[in-house]
Amino acid sequence: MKTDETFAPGLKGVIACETGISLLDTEQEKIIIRGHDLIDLSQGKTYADMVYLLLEGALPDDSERKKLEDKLKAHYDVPENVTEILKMLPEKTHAMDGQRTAISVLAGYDEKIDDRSTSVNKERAYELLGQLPMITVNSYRILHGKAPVKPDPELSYSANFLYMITGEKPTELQADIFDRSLLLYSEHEMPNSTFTSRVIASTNSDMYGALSGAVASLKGNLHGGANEAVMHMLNEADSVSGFEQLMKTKLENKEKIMGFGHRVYMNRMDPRALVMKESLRQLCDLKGDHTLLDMCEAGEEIMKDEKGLYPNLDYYAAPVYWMLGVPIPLYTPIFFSSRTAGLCAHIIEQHDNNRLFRPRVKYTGKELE
Ligand SMILES: CC(=O)SCCNC(=O)CCNC(=O)[C@H](O)C(C)(C)COP(=O)(O)OP(=O)(O)OC[C@H]1O[C@@H](n2cnc3c(N)ncnc32)[C@H](O)[C@@H]1OP(=O)(O)O
Ligand SMILES: O=C([O-])CC(=O)C(=O)O
Repeated sequence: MKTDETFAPGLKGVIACETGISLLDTEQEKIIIRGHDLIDLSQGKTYADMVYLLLEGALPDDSERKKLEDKLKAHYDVPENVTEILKMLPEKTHAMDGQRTAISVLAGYDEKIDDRSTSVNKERAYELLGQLPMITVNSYRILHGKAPVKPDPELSYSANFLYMITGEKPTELQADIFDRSLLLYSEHEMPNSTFTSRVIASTNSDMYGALSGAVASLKGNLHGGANEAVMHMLNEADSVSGFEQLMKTKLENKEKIMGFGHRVYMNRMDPRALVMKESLRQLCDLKGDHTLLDMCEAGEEIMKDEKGLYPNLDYYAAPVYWMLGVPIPLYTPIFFSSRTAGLCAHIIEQHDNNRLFRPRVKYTGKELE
């Protein structure tokens, strides 16, 4: 029997599932999230609005948004044992692996672990989203020999997240830009991590397992790990001419340049990157130093001319996080924290309408002897 008629390397172009959550509509050039344009949402809505939209299916009114913020804050604390386990990890552990470990540990505290109903899954998602700032920031802090920090419930969810990261109360502009980055990162149709989480959920495995798999997927530099790699490149180059030279050398060596290219938007810039580029411009204006923006723009020109490739979100999120004072090892864990909203929506959808993922192969091994 031939099983290779539908083979597509990397599953390029393959429709993996039906979903009511999101679509990269390449004809209309829009990222549609439950009927809304993500870029429009980024101009007036908040990450909390996105969480509500993803998990409840519609945008919240003022009182629903307030209730959601209160619910997330009510879940800020994590069990003491999670912190103790993080303290036992080897010091070279990446914060992503700390985050993955902490999410795994939380499974053991869930008294309804075998319940996959929509209502319990949703409550679980809110609880995890509430816990993620503590998990994310404290994974990094503990692994870097720093004392764990506590959240400030007086601040909004995302302002508190940034406050826990930097130790300073953010200005309104800083908090808005960080919130926008979370909103932009929150959901993006069927990237590798979302596919991973749905594949795991499709065995009837639980949300913690599906999310742990997704953290591992997102860590790779072809996916979420690219935002950290971009910042390392910018720091290594340190100037516009240095960056141009670094990129040219990498291209001559046939290396991939992190932050460029995308499976879906190959011939144009990721629209989310444009929004982050404007945020970078605002932060540079405020500082009166446009070096990072100039470097990024020079890199954009080189990649367009030499490879016909354009920036993805990670390319501009990285310098924005740098300007906000975020330590580099937290860039990908922040992406994951934000994406947990979209991932949970996908895991719930998978559990609610499940069919086990079990594809076939194109066999290239020996024939039967
Ligand atoms: C928010 C996110 O997670 S966005 C993704 C973040 N990841 C990155 O920025 C990593 C860098 N980018 C890449 O590696 C790729 O563009 C991916 C992984 C995003 C998409 O991969 P694919 O769809 O499989 O495309 P693929 O890697 O086959 O690239 C197609 C061609 O463009 C080239 N190319 C793609 N991206 C890059 C890049 N960043 N630098 C240099 N060349 C590139 C490839 O070498 C390949 O060329 P070839 O046909 O001559 O061999
Ligand atoms: O869509 C993808 O393949 C990767 C991506 O941009 C994301 O997860 O935000």
